[in-house]
Amino acid sequence: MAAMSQHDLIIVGAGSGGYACALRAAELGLRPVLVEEDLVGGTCLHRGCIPTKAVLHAAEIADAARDSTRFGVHATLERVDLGEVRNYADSVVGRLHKGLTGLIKSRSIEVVRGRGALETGPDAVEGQPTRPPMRRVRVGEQILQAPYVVLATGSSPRSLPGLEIDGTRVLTSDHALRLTELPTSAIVLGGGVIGVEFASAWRSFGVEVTVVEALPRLVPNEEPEISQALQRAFRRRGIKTLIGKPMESVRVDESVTVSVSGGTEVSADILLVAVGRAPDRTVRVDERLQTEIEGVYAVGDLVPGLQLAHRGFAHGIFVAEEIASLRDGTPSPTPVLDQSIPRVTYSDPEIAAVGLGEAAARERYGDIETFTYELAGNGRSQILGTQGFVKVVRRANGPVLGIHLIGARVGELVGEAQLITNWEAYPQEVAGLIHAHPTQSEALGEAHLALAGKPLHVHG
Ligand SMILES: Cc1cc2nc3c(=O)[nH]c(=O)nc-3n(C[C@H](O)[C@H](O)[C@H](O)COP(=O)(O)OP(=O)(O)OC[C@H]3O[C@@H](n4cnc5c(N)ncnc54)[C@H](O)[C@@H]3O)c2cc1C
Ligand SMILES: NC(=O)c1ccc[n+]([C@@H]2O[C@H](COP(=O)([O-])OP(=O)(O)OC[C@H]3O[C@@H](n4cnc5c(N)ncnc54)[C@H](O)[C@@H]3O)[C@@H](O)[C@H]2O)c1
Repeated sequence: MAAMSQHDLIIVGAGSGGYACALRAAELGLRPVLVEEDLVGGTCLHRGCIPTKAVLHAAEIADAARDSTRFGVHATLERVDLGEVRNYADSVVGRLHKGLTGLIKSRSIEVVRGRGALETGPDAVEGQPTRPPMRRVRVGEQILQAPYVVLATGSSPRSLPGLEIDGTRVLTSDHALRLTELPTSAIVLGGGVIGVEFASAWRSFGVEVTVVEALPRLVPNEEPEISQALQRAFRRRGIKTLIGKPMESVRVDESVTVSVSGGTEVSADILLVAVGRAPDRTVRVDERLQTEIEGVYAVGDLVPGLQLAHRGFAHGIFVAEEIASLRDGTPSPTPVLDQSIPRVTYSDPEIAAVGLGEAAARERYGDIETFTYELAGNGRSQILGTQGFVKVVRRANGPVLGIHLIGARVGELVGEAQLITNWEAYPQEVAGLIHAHPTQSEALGEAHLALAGKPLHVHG
């Protein structure tokens, strides 16, 4: 006999989008229930952002040891033990998971363990005098009922036709994070975010890496100059690239051989397939993240667009506030726009961006202006020994529309970059702000000083 349970909203999936929605909903006095078939925290915490960045931090330490003599410090890199790197990453994940579990408990949020399915048949909706009508989610034998449902089931790795992921030689990022021994060589299929982050970490650990990318450049969603700078940096680091070469076939025996268009073949111990992630269903949402079914919302990777944890957080918070406002008549929240969301790729060098790229800005506004400030002129970047630049895109005589960065640690600059673009600051306003010396944030200051017509450390 199915049990009935009454809540204000049922959230299916407790990843970044789902748990953020639950936390905010509870804060607003709603009674959410979270349905999760695995661990709260989802992809980002267990198989994504956190473990990969822990591995990339270990990679940075390996590089620091290897390159130490450049700074007059004679350290030697004896070996990298991937099992121990994994233990370190697991310990970080474990602490954060414990913290999150405690947070969910402290807000008295019920968590139902199991696979949730929204009932969409005719008897799923009970005739109710109020709107929206009650919705039902089945979890095994249990039926949960609430006027609002939030779908937050995320995405999983895509594969390609004819490509069998065996978890041993042909891996997704999930498998790659569970490796305990380093391969001698690896092919990374896909030069997007996951591809370049793994390529970067593995190279730092001494692996021979080849990245195969179908489009004409790495990180094709970034500015073309950023792709070029990354390609140059990868070349210097000994990472091989086959760019503009879609994979044609894969042969697996005692190694993996990938054939790309034009007949080139490359072999390695393992192949990481990083050709994007897809949700397990297609949902269409309006600007307020409501699906075609009244009272049913979707958040996070399930919603077409950027697949980022902080977008999931923002979606989750938005939907909780939206539901509270529909229920209580409180002010409705502002929709989340992908254009306002900062993105960071944690490869070496790092890439960070927010707002419009040059081409998109030109298409939208016609007359635009750009300025690129090289990190060669930035003291802190010179101390770190990094190359790169800050590119600012502004509307002609207007506000800043986008900021794009590459270089060591530039991810930390994206906070200021997003304040500038999201507050639609003018270069002269940013130029009036004093940046501490010597910091990399000065590069942002310098770019805006130049755009405001008063360049400081700029040659020519
Ligand atoms: C290797 C890697 C690195 C990444 N690095 C970053 C990064 O550095 N920064 C960043 O911003 N983003 C990063 N991402 C992306 C980020 O992980 C996702 O954007 C984010 O996790 C999406 O959150 P979500 O809530 O939509 O889905 P998820 O986090 O995938 O959560 C969905 C949850 O739903 C559960 N679920 C699914 N179906 C059901 C069901 N029917 N019933 C019950 N439960 C269900 C799943 O078990 C899962 O826990 C990375 C992703 C990967 C793979
Ligand atoms: N730092 C971060 O924020 C971070 C880190 C990792 C993942 N993520 C998110 O996870 C999502 C998935 O990442 P991803 O790197 O798998 O996807 P992606 O879309 O970023 O990159 C996939 C790449 O694979 C290429 N590709 C597709 N088919 C190919 C083929 N047949 N042969 C060769 N190349 C091919 C594409 O052109 C593309 O460049 C991204 O949307 C990203 O936002 C974010």
